[in-house]
Amino acid sequence: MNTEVKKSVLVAVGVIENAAGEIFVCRRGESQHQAFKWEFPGGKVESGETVPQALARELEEEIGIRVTVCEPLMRIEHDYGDKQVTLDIRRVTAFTGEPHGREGQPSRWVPVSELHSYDFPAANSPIVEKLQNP
Ligand SMILES: Nc1nc2c([nH]c(=O)n2[C@@H]2O[C@H](COP(=O)(O)OP(=O)(O)OP(=O)(O)O)[C@@H](O)[C@H]2O)c(=O)[nH]1
Ligand SMILES: [Mg+2]
Repeated sequence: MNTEVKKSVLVAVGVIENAAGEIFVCRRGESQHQAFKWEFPGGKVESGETVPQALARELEEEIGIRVTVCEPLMRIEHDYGDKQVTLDIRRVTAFTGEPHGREGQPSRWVPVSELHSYDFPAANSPIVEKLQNP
């Protein structure tokens, strides 16, 4: 029997909205977990950081924006088998700067109604569901 307790990685994830009601998505790189899937930008919460702090740092690093207002949307636990994650998803409704893939990753604004046609990691299904059926 495997009695090992798997350790979950806490991830801060941003659902970034513009005035037109579109959401900003990026494509993950070939060397990353869940390679080539589309994602909402974000990343691992480091020790000593709160989720909003981690989100602000990741969004500045990855897409070059400064978060002004964010609010909790949902929390998702998911076990990929090779990795267990806890996604803490925040809606980012105010920010400065124009989001762009600072690390060379493909990125775009997508209308909420088209999100379901993007290939997201399995953990993201409830996010897309919630955004499309608020
Ligand atoms: N950023 C982000 N990560 C997600 C999403 N959905 C999802 O399952 N994840 C998972 O969350 C985990 C951590 O995210 P990450 O790889 O962006 O972390 P990071 O920016 O710190 O990356 P790094 O490890 O390259 O430094 C990955 O295993 C990734 O597969 C999502 O929508 N956005
Ligand atoms: Mg990341």
